[in-house]
Amino acid sequence: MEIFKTKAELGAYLKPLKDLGKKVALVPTMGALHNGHISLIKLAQQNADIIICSIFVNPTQFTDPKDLEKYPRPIEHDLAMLNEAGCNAVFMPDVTEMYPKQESWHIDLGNAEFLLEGEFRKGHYQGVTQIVKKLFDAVKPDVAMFGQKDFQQVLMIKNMLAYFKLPIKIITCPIIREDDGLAMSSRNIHLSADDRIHALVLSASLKFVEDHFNDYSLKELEAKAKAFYVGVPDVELDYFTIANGETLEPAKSKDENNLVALVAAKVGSTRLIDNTIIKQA
Ligand SMILES: Nc1ncnc2c1ncn2[C@@H]1O[C@H](COP(=O)(O)OP(=O)(O)OP(=O)(O)O)[C@@H](O)[C@H]1O
Ligand SMILES: CC(C)(CO)[C@@H](O)C(=O)[O-]
Ligand code: BAL
Repeated sequence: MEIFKTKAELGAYLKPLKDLGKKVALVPTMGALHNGHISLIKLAQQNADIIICSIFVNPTQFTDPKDLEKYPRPIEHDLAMLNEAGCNAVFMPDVTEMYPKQESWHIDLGNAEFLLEGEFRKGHYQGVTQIVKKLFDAVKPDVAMFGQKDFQQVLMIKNMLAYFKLPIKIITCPIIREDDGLAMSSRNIHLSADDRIHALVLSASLKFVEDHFNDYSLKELEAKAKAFYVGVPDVELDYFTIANGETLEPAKSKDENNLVALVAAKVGSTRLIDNTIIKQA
């Protein structure tokens, strides 16, 4: 497995492969890899010839400096996992490689930018699209893999692609969960033993909505899902919503073609997100 720290080295590696007509997939990550990330690599292998995984903890998407500071960075472990998974190359630039000078970034991502995660992490999706555009420019992939766990992120990246008219295919990969239902996430490492148990309320409340979608009205479903959180120690619900999967506005009717239930909650000091697609057109 090749490891590159600069865009120039990465470009030099990719050029002859592209000249040979090889299809390139990019799997962008912030490292601290788990089996959710590896599932993205595996799906990439089914959709391309050469798999590039980027590992970069992007400062511009963090709205809480403490979150950035304590973001896990187990690089040796990450490289071993990627090597084992058969990833072809890792791009792990320093901050100065991606942000050599002070720059501003603001693009129109549509109204959904300001909802849900955008409301709780103001400016987050400007930072995400800023770095993903830089990664796309460096790799110029044919396809890029993103996890459904970050449902809103996938929408924002698709909006960014439309904004710049970039011909990159986005593949959304299903959420990989622990055996007890908790969505895998790099931040799970921060959960204490008690937090780890309390965190199950996220997947349990989503499963309730999935299982009982036909039994209740939208209002009742949301109320019953929110009731799961009452009395769970050290869990603070930011939002639980059944939303339109395109606009992310609260769903108006169960007959809408795209429906997704999304949740974010703080468990101890760790903020987690999860979702389940109820219906997709
Ligand atoms: N459980 C999962 N299943 C599938 N894909 C996932 C999962 N967790 C993360 N991903 C995807 O992996 C990519 C890289 O995500 P990232 O490195 O931020 O990991 P993460 O586990 O989501 O970490 P964080 O704790 O920062 O949310 C994203 O596209 C993300 O949606
Ligand atoms: C897409 C991404 C790698 C951009 O930093 C990040 O937001 C993530 O890991 O989901
Ligand atoms: N997994 C999305 C990246 C973030 O939480 O900043």
